Amino acid sequence: MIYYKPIGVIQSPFKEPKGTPIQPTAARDVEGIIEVYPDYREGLKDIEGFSHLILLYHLHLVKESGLLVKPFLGNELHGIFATRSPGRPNSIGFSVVRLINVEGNKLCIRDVDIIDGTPLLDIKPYVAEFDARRDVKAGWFEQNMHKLATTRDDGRFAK
Ligand SMILES: C[S@@+](CC[C@H](N)C(=O)[O-])C[C@H]1O[C@@H](n2cnc3c(N)ncnc32)[C@H](O)[C@@H]1O
Repeated sequence: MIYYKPIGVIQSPFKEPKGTPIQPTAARDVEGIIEVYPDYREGLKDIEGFSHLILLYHLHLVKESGLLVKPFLGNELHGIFATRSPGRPNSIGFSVVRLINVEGNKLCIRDVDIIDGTPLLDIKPYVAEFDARRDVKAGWFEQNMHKLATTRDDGRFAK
């Protein structure tokens, strides 16, 4: 087994999965706070120079849902690893958010699709030269992307 210790906690206006936007790009301007625990504060040095952060977090309110899932954006079953559904063998969430400001151990962020109280596992700076790609294929999402802005978590993966 592998154990991770949270480095902080994410505060957000969303108190439960149901009703939450399903990706940061559908949660434009939704503001949250990352509270980094004091033991990790030194690790924030120079973070204010980045406009976007990659957050890795524990989806603590999901139940595991098997290897085939019907995702929020589709009506058919897909392999869990071909989706971004929260109910996964390892409940790891990934969001690219905007960094607004840093005050001590608190980071103000926007575009939050994360539930209040979510344990934060890691922060990495988003660097376009490393992380952005051209000529991207988006698989089964391509036919369903038009639903992104209006689709919300309906609670199907929640405990
Ligand atoms: C489709 S998942 C994708 C999350 C992330 N952007 C990703 O790609 O891994 C988005 C949903 O996860 C749910 N969620 C966020 N934080 C959660 C948590 N701590 N426990 C359970 N569900 C959570 C929210 O309801 C949100 O609508």
